[in-house]
Amino acid sequence: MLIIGIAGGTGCGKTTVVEQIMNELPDGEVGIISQDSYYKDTSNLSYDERVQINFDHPRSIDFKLLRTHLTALKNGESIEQPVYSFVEHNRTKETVLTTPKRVMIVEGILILSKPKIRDMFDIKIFVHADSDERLIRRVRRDIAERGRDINEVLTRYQTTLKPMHQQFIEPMKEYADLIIPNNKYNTVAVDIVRTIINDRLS
Ligand SMILES: Nc1ncnc2c1ncn2[C@@H]1O[C@H](COP(=O)(O)OP(=O)(O)O)[C@@H](O)[C@H]1O
Ligand SMILES: Nc1ccn([C@@H]2O[C@H](COP(=O)(O)O)[C@@H](O)[C@H]2O)c(=O)n1
Repeated sequence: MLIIGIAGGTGCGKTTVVEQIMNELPDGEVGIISQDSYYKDTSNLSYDERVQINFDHPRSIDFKLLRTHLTALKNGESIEQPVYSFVEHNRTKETVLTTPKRVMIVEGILILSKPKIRDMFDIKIFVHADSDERLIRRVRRDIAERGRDINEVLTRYQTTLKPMHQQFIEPMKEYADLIIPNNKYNTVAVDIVRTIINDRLS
């Protein structure tokens, strides 16, 4: 199994890059794990308490479960990937059966921040977009898709997102094998990653 880790700050375009890589790849050969699925279960908290969580700090992620799941997939076992609701700020009761594939892509803001997870990746990619570009995209996406208003997005950006990005995400570039500049859509970089995957699949 080839495991590719794709990190980068919120709004840099990780999900979009993964979707672009998957286009034109044979169906069923590549699996995706999203770090967002592994936000800790916080059902013990009220909605108002969950809103206060710092979702950009590594402690908000259940890395132990993520590691257990990646190990199981590597061993050829299927896993039940949790499903996260950004609207509820919590895991849902559903899970998605995820079967091991010859290539697995793991994407998320903090996936390079834990050495034990990082060391599981054969290829480490960091997607870069400037912070103003990421903020603009985040505002648009969170209002359109995640039930946020402008004030909520900007307050979170100032209080937690920006400082956590500087502390835990940006320094992870050092560990990347490949940095994809993504201020504009980068079809060349996407083609290169797809070629690496196709090479493994052939
Ligand atoms: N290169 C790009 N140029 C302009 N908009 C982009 C680009 N990549 C992604 N987007 C848009 O920005 C938003 C955030 O992208 P997304 O892939 O969800 O980022 P991430 O997964 O890194 O948070 C989405 O609405 C997406 O359509
Ligand atoms: N309930 C939540 C949980 C997380 N976030 C934000 O999501 C960002 C990570 O996801 P990306 O798809 O943008 O990489 C992260 O910056 C969290 O602040 C949230 O808004 N609400």
